[in-house]
This record gives sequence, structure tokens and C-alpha cells, in this order.
Amino acid sequence: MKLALIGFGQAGGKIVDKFIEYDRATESGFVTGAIAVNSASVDLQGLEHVPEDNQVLIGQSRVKGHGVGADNELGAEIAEADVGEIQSTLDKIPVHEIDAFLVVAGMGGGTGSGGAPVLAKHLKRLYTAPVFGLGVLPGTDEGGIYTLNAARSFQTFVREVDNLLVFDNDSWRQTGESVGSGYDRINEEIVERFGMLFAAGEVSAGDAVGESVVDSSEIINTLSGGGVSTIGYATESVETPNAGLLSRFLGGNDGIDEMSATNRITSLVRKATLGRLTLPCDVSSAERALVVTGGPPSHLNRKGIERGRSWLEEETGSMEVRGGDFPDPAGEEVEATVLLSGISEVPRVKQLQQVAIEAQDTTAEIQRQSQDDLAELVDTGEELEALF
Ligand SMILES: Nc1nc2c(ncn2[C@@H]2O[C@H](COP(=O)(O)OP(=O)(O)OP(=O)(O)O)[C@@H](O)[C@H]2O)c(=O)[nH]1
Repeated sequence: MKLALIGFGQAGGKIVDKFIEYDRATESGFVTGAIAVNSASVDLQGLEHVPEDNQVLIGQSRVKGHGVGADNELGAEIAEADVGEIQSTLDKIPVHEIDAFLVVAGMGGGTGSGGAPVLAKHLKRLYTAPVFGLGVLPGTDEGGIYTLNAARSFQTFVREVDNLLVFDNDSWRQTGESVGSGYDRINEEIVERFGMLFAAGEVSAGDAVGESVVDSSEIINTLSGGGVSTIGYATESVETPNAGLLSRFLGGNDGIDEMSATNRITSLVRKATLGRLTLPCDVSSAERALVVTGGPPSHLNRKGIERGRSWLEEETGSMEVRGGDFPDPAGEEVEATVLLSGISEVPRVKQLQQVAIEAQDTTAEIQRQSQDDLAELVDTGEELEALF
């Protein structure tokens, strides 16, 4: 699936940087072009793979390259004001070749959470290609302002994109990890999951097992229809026997037992679905799904994908479950990625919204209280009136 990636804010930029690295290392070719947008110049300087020419510093007249300090409204305003500048940078990448846009942002800060929905709206007005979002939810320990921003951004981002893929930092943090190394590890997890999905859409039909090739239209069809998506992933190392020699002795599929390959795929699909999702949810609330199995061709088979697919049909109660393979002749693992789209039972989002509603009530109460306190502070019972 050919993508134009746009990283908005610090988290967005870093994740896009990692996608480029992954795309090159795996020779997948799903990154057709990438840009990074930020209001803080120091964040752009930290990027290693997004070319300098493709980096846009917005809001210079208002924040002078220092960032918006988690002010989500200011983030949206400067994105609105400088959308022309972002567009000029986008014009440098061949957008006519892409299957979709992917706008990536952390939803707890100001620049990405405010700006990403503004840009998504602009792209949808201008282009016919679908516009997808990849939104990262903050950890619950990051504090009220981050939760409030994420609750706001979630509402607008999901409305402006054709589908919002979500990753929840809170479900993925580990105790005792520093913030920096924690994000590095989390970003690897993000890129591994979403990268495999996007890369799968780039395999040519000739490389697929049977007719079960995944192409970009299947990914797009699973995502289109709107709403929110989550991804599950599971992997298992396998031995790749010397194909020529062993197959002559054992006959057939490089000597790999068909039945155990089928069983492995089926259980990997279950593990991916029932294990840790990028955004935990009730699987039965998904409207559509896609199963992709990857690995050495000798370890993939049609029957395994079919079994995994029909199991997922039962789990989700959906008739719209697609499946396909992603052969990797040099691979040493069999992988399963499950995309659940149009999910509605998501406890974390409910919790986020609840906290935001309570925070709004508390903020209003605090504002009332501090106005009263200030009035009391300056009220001297007319004793100082004579001085003025
Ligand atoms: N997964 C992941 N999340 C990150 C990373 N950096 C920040 N975050 C998350 O993203 C949220 C937003 O942070 P930033 O991306 O730094 O914010 P910003 O969009 O640049 O906005 P401002 O800093 O307020 O101008 C944070 O609350 C974190 O939850 C990262 O490298 N990886």
C-alpha cells in the first residue's frame, strides 16, 4: 500500500522517522513520501530520516519555533494559518502515486493533537485518495491536560479521517523504563505492527501462496467505512530448511508438514486477536476485519489463512472478514497481523471521555472559585478607597 506519511508534532515525526527506517530495512516500498510538521524547531532537528527539505516549521510568527506547550487550540490555529506551507512541502512528494495519506500524531500534546485533524480535513477537501489517521493516546500518568487534549483531539480527528488507527501508550508502557527508552521501544512496536500491514499491500500477486494475496484495496476496504481501528500481532520463529536438499528427501513443501503449518497459522491468528491490541477493545464490536499472515512461503498455506479467517468471523460476528498472505522468502518467523476496524466497545476511550467531562466541570468550578478569591483579596471594605 503506497502511502504519503505526515508526522505531526514530536511523536508523529518520530514515528514517521521509524516507518522510513523500517521500510528501507525490509525493502517494502510502502513509503512513497514523508514529511514532518512541527512548531518546535528542536523536535525537527532530532529526525534522522525525514529529509530536511520535507520538514515544515509552522507557527513561527506566534511561537517562534518553541512549540505550543500542550496548548491544543493554539496547535489547531497555527496549523490552520500555515496549511499553505504544509501543502507546498507535500507538493514535493508524488501524491498522484499513492493509495492513501497517513497522518500520524500523539494526541496528548498541542501541535499534533490540534494540527493533525486540521490537516486531515484539508487533505480530504483536496484529494480523492483516502486519508487515514494514526493517533497515539497518552499514558494515564501524564496528567490532566494530556487527557483533556486527547479526548478533544480524538473527537475531531476521528471525524476528519476515513479511519483512525489508534495506539494506546498506556497499555504498552513498562514500569521502571525511562521516558526516552520507553518511547523508543514503543515506537518499534508501533512500526512493526502497522508496517507489516502496509508492507503486505506491496507484495506482487506472483509471490503469494495460492490466490490469497493481500492487496492495498483490501486494506483500504477494511478501513473505509470510517470509525476507529486497532491491530493485533503475534509471531513465532521457524526453521527454514535448505529448500533444495531437504525437499528432495522429504518431498513436497520443502519438507514442512502441512498440518503443523496450518495449526501454527490458526493459533497465531488467535494469539494476535486475543493478545494485546494496539487499542484494547471488545473484539466482537468490530464491524470489519483483515487477517494477514507473513513469513517464509513454505510455512504459509491457504488452509491456515482460511481457518484463521473463519475463526475471526465467528469472534467478531462480522461477515466482512478478509484474509491474505505476505510471503517473505528470507523471513525466519511466521507472523499474523489482525486489523479490527469499526470497533465501538473501547473502555480506554470511554475512560478518556469521562475524565475529560469531569475535568471540564472541575475547571469551571476552579475558575469560579478563583474569581471569588480574587474579588475577596482586593476587597478592602472601602478603607483604601481614599488612596485612589
Ligand atoms: N508512542 C510515542 N508517544 C509519544 C512519543 N513522544 C510523545 N509521545 C506521546 O505523544 C503525546 C504528545 O507529545 P508530543 O508529540 O511531544 O506533543 P506535540 O504534538 O509535539 O505538541 P507540543 O509539544 O505540545 O507542542 C505525549 O503526551 C505522549 O503520550 C513517542 O516518541 N512515541
